[in-house]
Amino acid sequence: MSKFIKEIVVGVVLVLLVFLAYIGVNIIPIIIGLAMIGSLFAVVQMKGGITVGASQERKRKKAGPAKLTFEEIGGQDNAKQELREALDFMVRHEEIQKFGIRPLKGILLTGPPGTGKTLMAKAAAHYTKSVFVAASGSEFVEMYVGVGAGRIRELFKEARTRAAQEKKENAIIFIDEIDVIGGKREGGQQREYDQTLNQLLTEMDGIYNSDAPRILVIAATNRKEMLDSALLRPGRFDRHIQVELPDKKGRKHILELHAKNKPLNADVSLERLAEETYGFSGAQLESVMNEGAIYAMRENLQIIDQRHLSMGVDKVMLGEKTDRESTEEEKRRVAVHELGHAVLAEIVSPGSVNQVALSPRGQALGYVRHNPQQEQYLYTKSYLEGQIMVALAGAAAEEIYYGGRSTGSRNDFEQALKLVHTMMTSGLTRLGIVNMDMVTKEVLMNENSRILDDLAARTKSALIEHAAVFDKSLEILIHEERLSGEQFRCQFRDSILLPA
Ligand SMILES: Nc1ncnc2c1ncn2[C@@H]1O[C@H](COP(=O)(O)OP(=O)(O)OP(=O)(O)O)[C@@H](O)[C@H]1O
Ligand SMILES: [Zn+2]
Repeated sequence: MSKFIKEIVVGVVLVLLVFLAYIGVNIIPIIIGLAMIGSLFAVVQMKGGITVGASQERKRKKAGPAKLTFEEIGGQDNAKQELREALDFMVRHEEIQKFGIRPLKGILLTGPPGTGKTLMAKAAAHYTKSVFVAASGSEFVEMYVGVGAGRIRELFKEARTRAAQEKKENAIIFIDEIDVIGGKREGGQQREYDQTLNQLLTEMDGIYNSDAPRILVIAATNRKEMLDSALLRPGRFDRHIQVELPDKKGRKHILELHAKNKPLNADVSLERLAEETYGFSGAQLESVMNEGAIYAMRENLQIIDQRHLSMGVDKVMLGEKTDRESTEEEKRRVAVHELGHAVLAEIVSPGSVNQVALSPRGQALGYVRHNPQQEQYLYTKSYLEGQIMVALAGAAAEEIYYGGRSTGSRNDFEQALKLVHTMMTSGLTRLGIVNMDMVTKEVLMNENSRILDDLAARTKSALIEHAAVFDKSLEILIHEERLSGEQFRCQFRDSILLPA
């Protein structure tokens, strides 16, 4: 219940009681009754409190002891470097004071989930010899008014007492998912969290009013644009560090770290595994190693092979294999959809398809695996257009063969829209170099649909042009449930030799 409604209810009840007493009604039994109802509410609230407590407990466990060094974090070289530099402000506090530099109070780590933001905060605590206190914004959800603010006060208190107990000069408070309490204040539900956010700002403003310990707040979010500007002002979270998805070198490093305690076959190549896991986060890479080990154990082996790790990649990418057999009709449709992607991929970048498979796993009933590509940091317009066409090709093939689409293309469309967005923000569309804030939604929407309509049409004609390859591959795929890149390219070569 919101605070406002509570206050109204209490007010109305009080007025009613006074009125009843005034007209001579005995209000004592009513008061006793109300007190009983009140205590019942309190019990229910306590229960809420207990669950919140339990989730805090869980988070704490996840946070674990703060004995983690920067060396135990894979990749992230830039982020680690920037963080260390920022932390030097805490370590070299005497010099900082001499120069009259404002001490650092808050660091904001931003980046996708599972990229190691929590690990960074823990390593920061180790680096600065700080006590480490952690909380997550999600703990503050569903909290009753005032409880969130109290929890913030508690966090700072805990940091101070623990620093005193452990005789440490520094303390780091880590708040994950800060966007939950620090979201933009635009009325509505957000108001509920106001007190929590205000309390955090007050505590941060007062950090240097008391002597010891020096407190640094590290917050993490994957939605920086959602944060209230009050949080980002100088003297608050004014140092921002971007934690990115790891590149190939970073992925290899992370895989190596998580392979340390695992019996890997000597011929396992983590280099190759790093190539296969483009776009994976650190957390996903950890899962790949773990799942690979589970597959090896299931086969009663003593050692983990490359094959197990590849299965781990599939599992993390697509979810667990299900036993549910798909119907013939479903299978055909999925085959058509996936072949659409594969044919287009082979057209826009020959040699890129590694395998097409039908596999009743999780949500995706089939998939196309691509050969590792040279990782690119700069994209050309035609490359992006090609990728959009590959994404659209699943639905396009369904349209050609069935006259309509299924629900299986949602991710594909999201992917296509993301790529169009990249084109727009990079000035690769007809709009030229645009300030996205200055252009009206309508103009953007129009350009968006123009690009997508155009590329969808090109995708369809490319598929129709390669109908012979498509049909032959489709029969093999449905029969074998699998089509290797080599088999697939054979169809392409044949179609050139024997034009239909
Ligand atoms: N760079 C990395 N090096 C080694 N392990 C990593 C790395 N990134 C993530 N991991 C693994 O993933 C797990 C989750 O990472 P962590 O909790 O730090 O991510 P996060 O960015 O805080 O995620 P979230 O935003 O979901 O809280 C870690 O415990 C670790 O096993
Ligand atoms: Zn698809």
